[in-house]
Amino acid sequence: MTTTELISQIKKKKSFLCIGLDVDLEKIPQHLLAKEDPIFEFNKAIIDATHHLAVAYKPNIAFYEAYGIEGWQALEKTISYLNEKHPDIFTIADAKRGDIGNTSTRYAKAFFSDLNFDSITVAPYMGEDSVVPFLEFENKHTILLALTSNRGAFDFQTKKVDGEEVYKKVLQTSQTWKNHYNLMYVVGATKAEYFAEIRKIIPDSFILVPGVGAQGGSVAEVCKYGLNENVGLLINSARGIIYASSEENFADAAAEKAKELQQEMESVLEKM
Ligand SMILES: O=C(O)c1cc(=O)[nH]c(=O)n1[C@@H]1O[C@H](COP(=O)(O)O)[C@@H](O)[C@H]1O
Repeated sequence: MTTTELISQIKKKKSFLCIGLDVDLEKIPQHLLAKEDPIFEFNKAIIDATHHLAVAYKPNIAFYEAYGIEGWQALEKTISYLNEKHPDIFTIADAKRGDIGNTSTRYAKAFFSDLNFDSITVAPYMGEDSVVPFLEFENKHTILLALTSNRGAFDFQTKKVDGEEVYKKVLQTSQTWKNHYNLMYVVGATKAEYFAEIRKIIPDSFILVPGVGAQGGSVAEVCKYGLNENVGLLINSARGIIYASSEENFADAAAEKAKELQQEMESVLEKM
């Protein structure tokens, strides 16, 4: 998907909501466990109930790998369902990959060519040659971890090297790489006070913002300095939406939570 298509979907739906499909069999409604593929049934119900409110879905791959071959099959079915039924929706493989170039090319093939995700999260730690293989895919997006939502972000990302924070170096240096226009970045919603600085370095890039809902981040705080003229944000919530209820009405309850966030986003967009 092109960035222009993503932006036009945001404008049409008046939403920049990304829903995290982080499926935990201990948290989903127990009646689904009797189905042949409970993970996919759960995802399908959530997607059917929320696709008009969200512009992106982000399955975190760990939640599928944890269930072995059955988890991987459920992931394949979920991405195929999204691509067939909702080709206008942006898909993110939250895999946080990145390895020597020869290996990164394999990761890129797996998530972009085979599974046909629009984007993947990638860790910048191994540097340029570990990221460039992902950037070679036209109309696919590499979402580089910049400043993450967790406490551990302060262990390395905010530390200074040659007088500058590491997360700033990640933003600046990655903008010099080949096909850098295929880059987006991750900045946690819990780090809202950093957005003004971040936007000085990457005014035009899209930023994926996890950490709203269960981790306590706020849409209003993120939007204050995070928005750009093309909106430029995808705000993600997983547990806060998908586990709104563990009863039979779980999909409607998820849609209600998604609607609350979408409406908050709509009122932000109206003021732009
Ligand atoms: O790359 C991510 O999506 C990510 C980066 C980050 O800094 N923090 C973060 O929470 N995430 C992911 O975003 C999701 C957040 O889920 P909830 O806290 O349940 O909304 C999980 O899949 C996390 O792995």
